[in-house]
Amino acid sequence: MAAVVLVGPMGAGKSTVGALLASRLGVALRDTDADIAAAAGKSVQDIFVDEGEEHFRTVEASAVAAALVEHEGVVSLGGGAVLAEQTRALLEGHTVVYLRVGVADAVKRVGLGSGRPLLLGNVRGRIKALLEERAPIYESVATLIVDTDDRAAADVADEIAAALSGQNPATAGNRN
Ligand SMILES: Nc1ncnc2c1ncn2[C@@H]1O[C@H](COP(=O)(O)OP(=O)(O)O)[C@@H](O)[C@H]1O
Ligand SMILES: O=C(O)C1=C[C@@H](OP(=O)(O)O)[C@@H](O)[C@H](O)C1
Ligand SMILES: [Mg+2]
Repeated sequence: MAAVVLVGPMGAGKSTVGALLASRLGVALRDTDADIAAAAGKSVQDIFVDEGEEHFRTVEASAVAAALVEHEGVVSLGGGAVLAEQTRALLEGHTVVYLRVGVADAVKRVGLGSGRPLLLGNVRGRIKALLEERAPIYESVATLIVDTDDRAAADVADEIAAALSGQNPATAGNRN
């Protein structure tokens, strides 16, 4: 079972902070977007273009279910994974960290939005709408909320590692 799961919108830093946190905890990172791309033999963006979002969401729900059960380390989800009711149910009982980000920082971090098909055409407008729509969902699955605005990814990873070590010293890592 996953030790910790990172959720939040595009540009929150789930993939980046996930890698840093995994190394602090001495475990591996599993990023479900990477799993999906590896299994399909093409990028997430190409899956959206070739098969459509609905197909991506179906594949994503399976990839998340597998990762949550199989992986003992850090699992970083894609920003829309929590839209699936099955995934929200599976997250119950996990340590779920919501990486919160405001519009300005998210926009800066995703740049032109390349590789993120839902942002194409109007990065700022799409991010603003997605943050508003999804914030209550992220809050509902989170056991810990960490603000990432104006903070380096390493600082965010440190905060999570510290919170986890307070919560469960047996599994919280190997920093010294
Ligand atoms: N706290 C942070 N401060 C500045 N840049 C960040 C931070 N976290 C991530 N980034 C950068 O933002 C971009 C998106 O990060 P990523 O980890 O892919 O986010 P997500 O997986 O949540 O969409 C990357 O270029 C990454 O280096
Ligand atoms: O928010 C979303 O719906 C998506 C987020 C992306 O992952 P990141 O949040 O890691 O960028 C990726 O799964 C896909 O482009 C859809
Ligand atoms: Mg990511």
